[in-house]
Amino acid sequence: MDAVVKALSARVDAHDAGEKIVHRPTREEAEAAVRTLIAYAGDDPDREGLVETPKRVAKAYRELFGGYEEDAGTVLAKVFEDVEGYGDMVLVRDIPFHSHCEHHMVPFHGSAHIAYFPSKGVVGLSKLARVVDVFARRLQTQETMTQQIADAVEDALQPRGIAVLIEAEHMCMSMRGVRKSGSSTVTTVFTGIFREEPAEQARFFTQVRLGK
Ligand SMILES: Nc1nc2c(ncn2[C@@H]2O[C@H](COP(=O)(O)OP(=O)(O)OP(=O)(O)O)[C@@H](O)[C@H]2O)c(=O)[nH]1
Ligand SMILES: [Zn+2]
Repeated sequence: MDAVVKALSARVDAHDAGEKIVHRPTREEAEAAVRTLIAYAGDDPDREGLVETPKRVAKAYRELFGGYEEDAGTVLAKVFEDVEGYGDMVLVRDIPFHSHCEHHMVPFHGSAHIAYFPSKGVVGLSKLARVVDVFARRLQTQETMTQQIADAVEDALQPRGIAVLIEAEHMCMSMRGVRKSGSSTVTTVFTGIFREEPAEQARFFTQVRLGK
């Protein structure tokens, strides 16, 4: 089953479970909404420089929010078991991402660091970076995204421990509102060994910071 079909059938399952299904508007409806926002901002949607903007924005939305079409389980489905018994920490650090906060639909961006202690196998390193994007390319809070990444790794690998650390700057805090540029928010999820053994948690932090 490809990712799109799987994501859609997941939504049908959600519907069966009584959750609300959101109707997706057409491209034309989305473009009309962008025209309205341009006018709301105070500009003329018919001026030359803006005529094609609704079309561009609608297209950009399909990319910026492409995570709704993707399924983390599919991304992490291939597990490599033959790693000669390797069981120490695997850390992929400094995975850059861009997301949008669900409160203001304004970007937040930063880095994710994901570590786990393998039990039954490992996943391709790029897949961990892909999983970050599956969740980043949705309307998010940083806390939710951190937990979702940890849950996806747990489901795929049942490792002996998972650590996810995300550090990000929220544009809704720098460009508007409180207007504090440069502050960053750090969120963490620790499970298993990382939660139970302070020395392993400390080693995770040290390795995340190594070479900086
Ligand atoms: N916990 C959490 N809060 C976030 C995140 N992204 C944005 N926010 C916050 O969401 C809050 C929304 O607060 P509200 O009072 O409902 O909205 P607001 O009047 O626009 O708030 P201000 O940003 O303070 O102007 C703000 O404090 C944001 O900083 C996130 O990922 N996690
Ligand atoms: Zn915000």
